[in-house]
Amino acid sequence: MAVQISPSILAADFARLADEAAAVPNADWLHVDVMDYHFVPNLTLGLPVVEALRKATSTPLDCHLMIADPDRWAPAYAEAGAGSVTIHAEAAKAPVRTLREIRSLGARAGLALSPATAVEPYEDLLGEIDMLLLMTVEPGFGGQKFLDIMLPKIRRSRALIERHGGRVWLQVDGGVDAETIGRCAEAGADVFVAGSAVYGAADPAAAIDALRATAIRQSG
Ligand SMILES: O=C(CO)[C@H](O)[C@H](O)COP(=O)(O)O
Ligand SMILES: [Co+2]
Repeated sequence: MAVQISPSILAADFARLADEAAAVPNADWLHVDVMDYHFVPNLTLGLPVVEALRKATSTPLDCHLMIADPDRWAPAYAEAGAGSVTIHAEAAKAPVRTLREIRSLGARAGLALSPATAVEPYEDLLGEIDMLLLMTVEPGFGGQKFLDIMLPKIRRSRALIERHGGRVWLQVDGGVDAETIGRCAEAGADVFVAGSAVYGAADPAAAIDALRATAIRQSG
């Protein structure tokens, strides 16, 4: 398992996104939280900003769509140049079709599960995805406290992924910081989203190095 860090620009200065992307040259991805005021009670950014960011940075974009109609909109994010497009299982009406469309457009396809959504019903979809995203807070806002009750789900997801060949990345998102990342890594996560822990730090790049070192130390 290769550890990857995906800083969330939700915690960055939206007026200076190009500079904020440049501040994390050691990031594997830039996590872009798209919220539409319907799937979650918050509104962030959409396609025009993703298109602009794509031109402003060479770091691949990891788009996390917290929107009510991902079947309609997800392909456009792949077309806009996102390296990875993740849809929520709770929102998608035709997830298999949408995941296949994302892949056919050249992006990695991700499936996200909110805290109360069990992973087991999605076992048969593992062959359709490149990444499983487990929310470790309720989706909608940055800066929330990590939900420890998600650790068993991270372990169960890792076991399912290994049973299916170990190809799918396991991402955790929400409240991941210097204190919680080790437990997530030990439980089997390999891609770590961190918003406040990176952009709230005096030196975001140094924060990424420290998170990565802890995750590597704790990985099984
Ligand atoms: O998807 C998200 C919220 O819905 C964000 O990616 C997540 O909350 C990151 O922020 P932080 O690390 O501050 O919790
Ligand atoms: Co996110």
